[in-house]
Amino acid sequence: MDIEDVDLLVFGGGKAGKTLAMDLARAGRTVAMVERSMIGGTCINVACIPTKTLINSGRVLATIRRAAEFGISGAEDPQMDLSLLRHRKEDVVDTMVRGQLSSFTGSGMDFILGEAKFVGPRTVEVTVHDGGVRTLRGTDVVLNLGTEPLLPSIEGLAESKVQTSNTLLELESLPASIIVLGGGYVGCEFADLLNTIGVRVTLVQGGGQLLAREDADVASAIEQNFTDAGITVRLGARAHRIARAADGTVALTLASGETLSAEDILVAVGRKPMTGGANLEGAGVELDDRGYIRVDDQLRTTTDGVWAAGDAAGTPQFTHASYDDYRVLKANLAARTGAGQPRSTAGRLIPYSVFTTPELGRVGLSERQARDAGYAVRIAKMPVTAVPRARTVGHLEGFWKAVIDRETNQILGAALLGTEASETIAVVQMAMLAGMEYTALRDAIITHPTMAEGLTLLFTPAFLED
Ligand SMILES: Cc1cc2nc3c(=O)[nH]c(=O)nc-3n(C[C@H](O)[C@H](O)[C@H](O)COP(=O)(O)OP(=O)(O)OC[C@H]3O[C@@H](n4cnc5c(N)ncnc54)[C@H](O)[C@@H]3O)c2cc1C
Ligand SMILES: NC(=O)c1ccc[n+]([C@@H]2O[C@H](COP(=O)([O-])OP(=O)(O)OC[C@H]3O[C@@H](n4cnc5c(N)ncnc54)[C@H](O)[C@@H]3O)[C@@H](O)[C@H]2O)c1
Repeated sequence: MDIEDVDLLVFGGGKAGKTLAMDLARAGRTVAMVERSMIGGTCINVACIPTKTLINSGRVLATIRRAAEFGISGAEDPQMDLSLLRHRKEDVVDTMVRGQLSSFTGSGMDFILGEAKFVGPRTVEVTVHDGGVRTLRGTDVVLNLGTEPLLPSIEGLAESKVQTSNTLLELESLPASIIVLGGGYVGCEFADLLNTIGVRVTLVQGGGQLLAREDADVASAIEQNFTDAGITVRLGARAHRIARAADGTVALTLASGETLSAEDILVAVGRKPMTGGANLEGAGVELDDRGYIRVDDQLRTTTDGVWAAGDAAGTPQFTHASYDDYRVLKANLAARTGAGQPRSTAGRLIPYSVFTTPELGRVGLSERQARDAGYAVRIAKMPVTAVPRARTVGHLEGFWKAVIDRETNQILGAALLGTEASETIAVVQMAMLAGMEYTALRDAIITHPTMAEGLTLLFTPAFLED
């Protein structure tokens, strides 16, 4: 077999891998990247970008429904047109995919669409979609394989043609009603979107609260918002059996014996790494007990010269976290040749946002996590109604909460539930990165009337406990 040698072989074209591949190719190194199907990876094709595009349309619809409240007449009966909606989503995705493809080829890398698997040390065999088989060996190999929807072993699920976050993006018509199984990020965002565009939603969550990682007050405020918006939320409800009747109706039987029914069901109970078929074991790349690629804090796998990044390497499942893996990999590849210092993934501050109505912006520790870690904390908590901007835009739902270390006055974390929280949380994050005391945000002069301006209020005695 003819082996093609390259400096860097990227196996799976996710966020970290594709960014590294373009960088090194532009710097004149020989780089090949093998991608099975999604040019640009999960985020662009089936995750962040299409879902946030759809969510934005939902928000536009919700705003138009409130037109009269905003002083606008003539918009009395807005309707969501699913085919136009899908068209817009496809347009956004296709434009980004085309942009990615031209960046890949423009960088000088060898971008190969095909299915890869290890056949030897740092060596993969690629079944190229256009025909033929190529064998490539990298001086370094980066695995960036991503995750896919997890379909748990619930009785009847496999035969019931359930929806996942992937298939839901392709719906040709909207069901009148849907059961959303799983109250995590995917479940909450889709439940909110589907409800907004006119589907009757029952959100079934196995745990005792939505968004298990969040403080109970945050989770129950989101639950209340959902309930107020017309979503039926069922907590502590574990799925036992799924059956689809001849007329297409889905019946979900809970562990309690109760049966819920709807026209369709979305299963959103987590994701699993796309490591199947890659023959990682054959290359000595170990998996952990959850099936994720075992890496150290420099993203080295258990095999010399093979690195891993992103979701499948156990990195928190966010695109920006995978992007930071790229920085870690780049630093560590360079450090081996004496250029710069190695970098670690330990202690990273990774914010995230849940794009519900309203949004949840999160950074750092929750109150529960801070107390469990032994911090003496002060809590600042303020309703969004206190922020002038919330009044001008007519989005008054939610509250902001920050956790402060009593000893250092530094911010340990924040949960901003309210309009534009995904933007405002970055301000808190910057203060945390700079190691600023909370008083610096309180005393800053921030543009009026913005949501960020609310940070000058949050830390005043009116909202900060003694
Ligand atoms: C519905 C949804 C919404 C989300 N929204 C957000 C959000 O708003 N913000 C956010 O930060 N994160 C969001 N995420 C999470 C985010 O999408 C992921 O964390 C991110 O895409 C992970 O990227 P990655 O680098 O791990 O690799 P991926 O982008 O998953 O890329 C891995 C690639 O490897 C390829 N591959 C796998 N096996 C092989 C093989 N054998 N041969 C060749 N190629 C292979 C796959 O085709 C894939 O393209 C969302 C996720 C979902 C499901
Ligand atoms: N806005 C964002 O950044 C965003 C959006 C979507 C997804 N994501 C990423 O995707 C990942 C996956 O999200 P997800 O929502 O699929 O998983 P998740 O792990 O966040 O949530 C799954 C939920 O399903 C529940 N569950 C599990 N089994 C169940 C059962 N049998 N019956 C009822 N409920 C059950 C769990 O209690 C859990 O709350 C997240 O970790 C996140 O990092 C991020």
